[in-house]
Amino acid sequence: MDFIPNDALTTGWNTVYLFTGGVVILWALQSSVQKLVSLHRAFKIVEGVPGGELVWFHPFRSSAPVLAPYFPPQGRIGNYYSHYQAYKKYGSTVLGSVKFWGAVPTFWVSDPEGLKTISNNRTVFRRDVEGYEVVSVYGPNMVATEGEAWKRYRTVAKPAFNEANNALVWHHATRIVNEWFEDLNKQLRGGKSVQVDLLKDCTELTLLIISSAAFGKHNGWSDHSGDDSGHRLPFRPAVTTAVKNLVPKVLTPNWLFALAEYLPLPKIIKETADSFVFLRLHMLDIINSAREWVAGGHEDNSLDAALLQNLVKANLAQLEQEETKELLKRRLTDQEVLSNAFMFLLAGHETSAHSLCFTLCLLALYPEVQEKMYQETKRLWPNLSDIPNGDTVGASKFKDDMANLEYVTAVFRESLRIFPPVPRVASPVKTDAKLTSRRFHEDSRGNMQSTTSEVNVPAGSLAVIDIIALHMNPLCWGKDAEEFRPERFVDTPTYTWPRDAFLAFSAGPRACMGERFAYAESVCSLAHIARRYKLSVPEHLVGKPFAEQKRILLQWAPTLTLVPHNASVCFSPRND
Ligand code: HEM
Repeated sequence: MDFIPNDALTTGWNTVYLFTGGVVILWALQSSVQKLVSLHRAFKIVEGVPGGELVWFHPFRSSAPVLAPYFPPQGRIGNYYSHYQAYKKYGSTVLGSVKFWGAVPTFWVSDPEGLKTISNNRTVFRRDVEGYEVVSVYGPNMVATEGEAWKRYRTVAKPAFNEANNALVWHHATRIVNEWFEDLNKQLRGGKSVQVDLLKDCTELTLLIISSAAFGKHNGWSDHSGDDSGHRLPFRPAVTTAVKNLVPKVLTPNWLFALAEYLPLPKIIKETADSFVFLRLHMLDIINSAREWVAGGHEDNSLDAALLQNLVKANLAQLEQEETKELLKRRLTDQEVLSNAFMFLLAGHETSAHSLCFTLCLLALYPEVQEKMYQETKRLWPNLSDIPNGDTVGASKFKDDMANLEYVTAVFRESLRIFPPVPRVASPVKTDAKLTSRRFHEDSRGNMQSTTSEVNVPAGSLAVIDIIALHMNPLCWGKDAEEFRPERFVDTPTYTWPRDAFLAFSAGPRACMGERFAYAESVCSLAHIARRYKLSVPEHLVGKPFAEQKRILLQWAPTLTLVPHNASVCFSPRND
């Protein structure tokens, strides 16, 4: 028997539907109005600054690099591949825009003066810590923190980046690059040339260098004996797979990884879960051996693994030890040691590997540059027997050789200018500030004319350090800024290259800690390659027009850093 008549029930439900619908519509209306008001306010703030476009995504968080090949379109503010195009379109070195999510006024900066202000005032222009969640999978670390924690990490690690350690980096680079050559020579087809997958080999090269120089893990090129340590996934594949899958790691919820064992989930989920589990175990093994080593009192007279030693010493500081009072102020927890070690392993090999890939592709495309490099290295090592290998190189050689490799260094810098591994960095603005900007145009004779002005950047907005655009700024680099021309990095009596317009390693207190490390390993490796081999484009590109070869060989996409996509070249040994 019905206690409530059907009609009454229907009317009741209709009322509920109507009420809910009304609430939803009101909520949507209120949100839209709020959004419009906040966007309007944000556009008011950037009013008067050239640009004024709406940017949909945060320019630095994981969604921006993932969508980069498709969105925003070429020429619009925020497009990764447009280099300087948007600045040219609006005739200004600083552009204003509004980020849709959060309605944040966003200032894009490619002005050397404006960028100097940002780099030198890091209490105003902060680090976008959340943007670095990708490197924080094991916890807080130097790249992804601010304030006291950052200072503590930096103080602990810095002494390991002195010139004596860079000499050690040079030594290990010499050893490992020579071992790589032995392997390449075995693969020579008909004794003539071998096609090299650069992304694979350069990643291996720089990973071995940082593992040796910073962590004391001395694996040889073909020696995988230290790799396994009894874990199912060996060290090198664990590192390379984890690095390759950093973005999926951050975008996938942890509970899904936990189910990877039991459910038929896509391969990438399982692969990612495994690589991070095993990488953690390998890192803990390395840290534990260092703990035993340091606790055994071995650390003082050894440069080897200085970075790891410093991290571990700061972790072992005990309250009762009088002499470690200073150390106590910089004490690191177990998690901080692990997370910083992982960050150094990552920051210390991926960037260098990718920049080596781009440099070697450029050399294959520009034989005249290669020839100049060869001549410079031949002056340093006239005969093949003069070229150092891992046994013969002395630490003292680092400074002398580096000083004599001016052109090789210029080639490396020019490659970093065109393909900066870290193309842009976002910086939240804490207090009101002003940035120098330049408006420019080309006069009737084709000369650049510019005037300086100031842009107000209020607290709560976002400043983008647009490194890839700065590097293409014609006001600093000339009209041929898009050309590959290493000579622009060679000082002459009448020309000094514009230091402020080169930010591949950033600048100021938060500049790259491994800059000299990167120069030592890269210049050393490039000099050895140029002295021993002639590089040419891979077989499938032979005979194609130069522009086509260039387009294919130099293709890239942004993820954590710029990743080369088709980097492979042919190596042919030189006999003189
Ligand atoms: C070609 C190679 C490299 C390039 C282009 C490069 C570039 C950069 C850039 C642009 C930053 C600043 C990021 C930001 O402001 O958000 C940075 C930070 C950093 N880099 Fe590098 N890097 C390279 C190699 C290395 C190496 C070899 C190491 C260590 C062995 C290293 C360790 C670091 C660290 C620890 C930071 C954080 C510094 C801080 O926040 O105080 N980098 N790097």
